[in-house]
Formats: sequence, C-alpha cells, structure tokens
Amino acid sequence: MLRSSDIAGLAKAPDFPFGSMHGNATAVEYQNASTISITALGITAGLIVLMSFLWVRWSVKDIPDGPWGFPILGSFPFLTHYPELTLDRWAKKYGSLYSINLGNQLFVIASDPGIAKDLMVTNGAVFSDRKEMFVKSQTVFVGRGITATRYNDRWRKHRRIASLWLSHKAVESYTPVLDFEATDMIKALYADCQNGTRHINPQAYAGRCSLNNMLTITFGFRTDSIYHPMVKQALRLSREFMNTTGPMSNLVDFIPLLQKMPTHMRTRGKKLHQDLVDTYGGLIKGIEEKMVNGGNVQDCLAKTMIELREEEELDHLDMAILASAFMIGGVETTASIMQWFSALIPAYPDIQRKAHEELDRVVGRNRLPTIDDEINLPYCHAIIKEVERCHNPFWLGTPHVASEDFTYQGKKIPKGAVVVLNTWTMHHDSSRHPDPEMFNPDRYINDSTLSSASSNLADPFARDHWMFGAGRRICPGMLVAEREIFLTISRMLWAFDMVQIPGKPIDLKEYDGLSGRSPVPFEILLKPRFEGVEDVLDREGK
Ligand code: HEM
Repeated sequence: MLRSSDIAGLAKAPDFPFGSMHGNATAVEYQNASTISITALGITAGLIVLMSFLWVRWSVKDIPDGPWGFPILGSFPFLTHYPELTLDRWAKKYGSLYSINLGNQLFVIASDPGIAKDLMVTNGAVFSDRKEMFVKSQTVFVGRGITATRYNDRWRKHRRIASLWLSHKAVESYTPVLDFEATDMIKALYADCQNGTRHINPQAYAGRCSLNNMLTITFGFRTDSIYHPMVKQALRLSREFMNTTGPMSNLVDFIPLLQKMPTHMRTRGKKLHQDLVDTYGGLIKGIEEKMVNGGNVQDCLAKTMIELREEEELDHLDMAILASAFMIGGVETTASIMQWFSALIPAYPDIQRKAHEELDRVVGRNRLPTIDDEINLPYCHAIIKEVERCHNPFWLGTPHVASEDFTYQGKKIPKGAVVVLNTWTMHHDSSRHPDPEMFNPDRYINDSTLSSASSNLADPFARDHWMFGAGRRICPGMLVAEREIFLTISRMLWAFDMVQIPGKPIDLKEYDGLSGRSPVPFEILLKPRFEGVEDVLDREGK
C-alpha cells in the first residue's frame, strides 16, 4: 500500500494501526469489564475512521491514480512541510491529474493548465464549491465570508458586494490611494535607509503599505507609521489566519472524530474568530455609530455594507467576516510579492541595471512612475510577473470542490472531491518555462497583458501564471493587487539600487509560513540612485 519512495523525507512514520489493533485485542482479554468496553469503543471508533478512509478510495471506481499513503492519515504526513514539493514529485510520478487522501477526504490534484481550464473554467458550474473545512470555514469564518463559503446564494451575495469595491471602475476611483501609499512607502524607506548606509528589512514597510490600502478600501482610514497599534494587530491576525487555515495543514479538517475533541487547533480557530470579530466588527460598529450620529464617513466597503444591510439581509457577523476576508486576502498577499521582490532583486545587479535603464528612458528622473507608465515599461512588468511565477504566495491556492460526480479523461471525480491547482508544478514546467529554477524576467518580455487579462485568455497555456486561481472563484482582488504591486515595485526600482549586504546572504529557499508566503527575515541596503530622488519624493504624495 505504501510505496517506499513515498517515505523519503518523512522523519518518523506513524505506527501501522492494523498491528496495534491486533495487539490490543489480545491484552484486552485480561482486563476488567470497564477497560474492555473502553478498548472496544476505541477499536470501533478506529475501525470506523479506517473504513471511512478505505471507503473513499474503494467506493468509487476509476478515480485518478495516486499514492495511498497511510491508513487513516492518508498522505497527510508527507505534506506537513513544503507540501508543494511533494505534490510536484507525485505529479511527475502519477501524471497531471492524480488523487490523494487526507483522512476521509479525497483530493484531486490538477497540475496542467489545460486540465485547470477544463475543470475550473469550462466546467465552472461543477467545480466552484468549497469544502467547509473545520478550522477555516466552520470555526474561524463560521460559514460566512466570501472566501470559504459554499457555492450558494450567500456566496453570490458576498461576491456581488465585494465586487462593488473591486471592480475596474471602483479600482480606478481609488487608484490615487494606491498611488499615495506607494509613495509613502518609498518615502519611509528613503528616510530610514540613511543614504544607503543602514541595513533595512523592507518587510514591515511592504506590510504597512498593503495594510493601509486595505484599511482605506474597507474602513476608510489608514495608519500613519509602522508603530500604529493597528499595524501589529492586523498583521498578526492575517499571519495567524494563514498559519491556521492551510488547505492541507490541519489533520482535524479530515478526521471528523477529532472535531468533537478540544484540540489545540479548535481553540486557536475560536480565538482567531473572536479576534477578527472584535477587531474588524468593532471598526464597523464605530462607523455605524458615526453614521447614525450624522458624522461624515468616507466611502468604503464597511459603509456600503451598512447602507445595503437591510436590502441584502446582512447581519453583523456577515459584515465583520466579509471585512475580515478583505483584510486577510488583500494584505499578506500583495505584501508577500513586494517582499520576495526585495529579497530577490539584490542578487541580480544586471536585471536591476536593465530596469533602471528602462525607467530612466521612459519615466526620467523628475517624477515617479505612475500606472499610466506600466504599458511602456515592459521590463519592469516582466520582473513582476517573474517574481510571481517564482514565488506564488499560495502554492496550493484555495481549493475548489466538485459539487457533482464528474468524469474527465475516463477518470471519475466524485462529488465532494477537493480539487487543488498544483501551481508549483505549473509554474515550474520546463516545457513552458525553460530553466524554471532560474529567475529570468526576459521570459515575460513579450507578454504585456495584465495578469487579470491573462487569466481570461482562451488558451490556458498562454496564461502568464496561476497565482490568482481560476474559474468563478478566481481572486476578485486581482486588479487592486496588480496596481499596488506595480506602483510599489516600479518605484522601488526607480528610487534605489538594492544591494546585498556583504556577509549577510539572503535565503531564497526557505519561507515563512505554511506554503510559499513570505521570505524569512532579511536585510539589504537601499542606495538612492541619484541626488534628485529626495526632491522628487518631497514634491510627490502630498
Ligand atoms: C498577490 C495578491 C493576491 C493573491 C496571490 C491572491 C490569491 C487568491 C487566490 C489563489 C484565491 C482563490 C482563487 C480560487 O478559488 O481559484 C483568492 C481569492 C480571493 N481573493 Fe485574492 N489574492 C491576492 C490579492 C487579493 C486582494 C488585494 C484582495 C482584495 C480584497 C483579494 C480578495 C480575495 C477574495 C475576497 C477571494 C475569495 C473569492 C471567492 O471565493 O469567491 N485578494 N485570492
């Protein structure tokens, strides 16, 4: 059942339960009656779990092939660390569509753009559901929030409301906010870099920039420094969410028996739920009070929800969790790309030189690059796409679920199967991306599409990358994310030579968090590129 090659990298394999069950039964004969009944209960429970595991693989014929893993646990022990690398190894062994089990849950892993499109886009009516994960959906989001909800009317309503703030027109209207925050970030970096002499970790600056954008869009306010208490609180909440809700990281999600027990994950999930409601629900209450008292409230998602509350039948929890989904989905993600960019680029002086040359030629040195320049800066644009290909913040994305039985290429994908986009394998396919491990922006030099437009291309093999997911649940925040990322990265390139500190190498392999998110802490030098940088920064962003 378990293949020896599957054991590679596993520190300690769990005991094989068949053996221990048999041993228990012999000992039981010599115990008193209560011990017998407790043991019998334990064995029955174990058998039920084991049977439900076997049922998943035996009940449906012709499911895609794949590793069996361990009884009960399935492949879980192989996915606790760098899961994308294990999924990639299995894709090479079992092909672009394979299956695994985690507890009683069947997962189907799609590792090819054609399959991703066929399932999630062409058959979006079947593959747009979500699994109600015990920790993420049931405990933290309590069935609300657009990201984790089933494919139903509640989701449609939340997606509609989210779109009011994420549509093209809406993003146009608040692009000045994104512009202002990007400049503010560069100013803070400029002030703190002490003319390129001080070691700087740009991560907190990127985090606050993303946070301010989302705070303004969601609640109509911003923080004025990295020491504002909301910076610490919001970043802690996003981080805790990412660390507690990975799509394959919680055994309790796949073993229903554990869900009845007071596990550590259940306690953490409940606390996180309460913290989200207190923090973001609290901000909504404050805005509501201000509106009731006739105060002037800046347009924002919270205000829109309060105004639509009756018409859309939103309760306080709906509003608090939808706002939380914005604060979680829109902060760590964009910040992560800026952080990976800052970690990577100092190692590539030639790439920086080419970007500087392009910026000097197209933008000049008397102003900062703007959104309108993006189309004329193909090399900067290519750098961004290449960072996103190499460092997708969510290698496993947010999985979709089949809402009915489906047959694809002669294989059965049963109703309830969780479908994961294996973006690591897709982003490292050497037939599409030669030398995939190399950071090489030139591979995107002729691709001037925005990622949001690229995701709509008829040919899925022409799509730039799969960082934003696919189909009807595709990230609705793509436009904001792209603008924010372009403004910050092009301006960092415009303002600074980003340089490695001698003797302080930057670790580009390890990452912080469950799957790909942000680099482990690092420091670099930011050297202003020319004397006029300060003057331009002084003039702009007022
Ligand atoms: C680099 C930045 C970002 C990345 C990599 C990213 C990635 C993703 C991914 C992979 C999904 C799941 C898609 C799927 O199910 O196929 C998603 C969904 C979502 N994202 Fe983003 N995202 C980013 C930025 C944002 C921003 C700025 C927002 C703004 C609020 C946002 C809001 C959402 C929401 C609300 C969903 C849930 C959609 C649904 O289930 O219908 N994201 N994102």
